[in-house]
Order: sequence, then C-alpha cells, then structure tokens
Amino acid sequence: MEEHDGRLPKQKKVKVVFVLGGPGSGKGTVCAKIVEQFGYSHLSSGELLRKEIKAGSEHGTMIQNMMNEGKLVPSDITVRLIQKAMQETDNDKFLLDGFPRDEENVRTFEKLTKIEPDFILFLDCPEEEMTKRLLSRNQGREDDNIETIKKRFRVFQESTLPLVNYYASKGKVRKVDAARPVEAVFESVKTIFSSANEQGA
Ligand SMILES: Nc1ncnc2c1ncn2[C@@H]1O[C@H](COP(=O)(O)OP(=O)(O)O)[C@@H](O)[C@H]1O
Ligand SMILES: O=c1ccn([C@@H]2O[C@H](COP(=O)(O)OP(=O)(O)O)[C@@H](O)[C@H]2O)c(=O)[nH]1
Ligand SMILES: [Mg+2]
Repeated sequence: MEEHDGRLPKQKKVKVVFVLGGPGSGKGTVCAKIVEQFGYSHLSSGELLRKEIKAGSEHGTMIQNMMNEGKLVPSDITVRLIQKAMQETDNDKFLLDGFPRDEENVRTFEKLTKIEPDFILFLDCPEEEMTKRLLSRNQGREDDNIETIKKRFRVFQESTLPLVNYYASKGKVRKVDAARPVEAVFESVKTIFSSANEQGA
C-alpha cells in the first residue's frame, strides 16, 4: 500500500453547466456574460476544435472536414480537448458551451471525467432567427454558409434535442427564450444562475 501523510489527494470537485442551443442561438454571447458576472470559466468545444485546425494538429484536417459538413467530431477527440482545458484552468466552475451534442458525447464525457452536470442551460431559438444571426456573424467561419447551416440544424434536431429532452425529464434543464435581445436573454440567465448559487449548486 502506498504511504501517505493523511492529507486527501489533490482533487478538484468541479461544477459543470452544459450550455446548449442550436447554432446561432447565442451560446458564446451569453457565456461571455456569465463569466463576467458569476466567475465561471468558459470552454467552447467548437472553439477548442477550431484551435486544433489552426495549430495543424494530428487530427486537424479531419476536424475541418467534419465541421465543414456540419458533422460531429468523434467524442474521444472532443472530450480529451475539454478535459485538458479543464485541467489547465485553475477554476472549479465551468460552462461547457455547445457540448454535449449527442448521446455518445455524454457517455464518453462521463466515462473519462466522471463528472455529471449541475444543470443544462438551454437557449431556445427558432431556426429563422438563428439563420439570420449566423449569416451576419462575420467571424469568417467556413461553416456559416446556408448549406452547412441546414446540415447543422438537422444534427441539432436529430442528435442534440433528444439529449435536451432526456435531461428535461430528469428536471435538469433551465430553458430560456433566446430569440429576444441579448440583454433580455441575460436577465433570464442571471435569475437562473443566482438561484443556482443560493442552492450551492
Ligand atoms: N440575443 C441575441 N440577439 C441578436 N443577436 C444575437 C443574440 N445573441 C447572439 N447574437 C449574435 O448572433 C450571432 C451568433 O451568436 P453566438 O453567441 O456566436 O451563437 P452560438 O455560439 O450559439 O452559435 C453573433 O453574431 C452574436 O453577436
Ligand atoms: O462538441 C462539439 C462542438 C462542435 N463540433 C463541431 O464544430 C461545429 C461548430 O460548433 P460550434 O459550437 O462552434 O458552433 P455554434 O453552435 O456555436 O454555431 C459543429 O457544427 C460540429 O461540426 C463538434 O463536432 N463537437
Ligand atoms: Mg459558439
């Protein structure tokens, strides 16, 4: 048996909120505001994947091809990137923006991190509004074109929404009407995070 001095091993008990919503629903925008007001660290799996492409990493080309088709990158790759980013961040509260996107993402995340989310913030927005936002986002993203947008909506409907419904059945979803102006959306989000704070969640 390993000898130790009685102290617990260095362990972080982390709190995680999954921030879900269709492409262009405003996940990144609202996460930035939650960070300012509630001290979470913001990890966007999409951003982490785009960094891999830029860095020309081992899986960069494959990731780029998947993204341009609006398809989901294999869970192993995404989860490892998230896990690494969490370990490198000196915080115990994380917003996972745009993750998980399907059931396999969840299974892989739970297997590798043993973390269960506190709750799911769900930004509910009609496709028409999301399309308008994506087409005027101007971030130079190759996947913000109408063909790829349609594919991304389909993946969201078929793979991500069932997950949201699953978490809703466990009482874990906090849904917000995301079709309103940013300030109004954030007012609702603030209420949710304030009450989560009070409950020590
Ligand atoms: N509530 C809102 N009303 C109008 N435009 C918004 C709103 N939230 C975000 N946007 C804009 O819509 C685009 C998509 O937002 P973003 O936060 O990148 O969404 P997501 O991360 O969900 O794809 C951005 O140009 C952003 O400035
Ligand atoms: O966990 C993730 C996050 C993103 N993506 C890929 O990256 C793209 C862009 O995701 P992001 O969250 O950045 O887009 P948004 O929803 O914000 O428009 C998606 O369409 C997928 O191809 C993925 O496969 N897994
Ligand atoms: Mg985003």
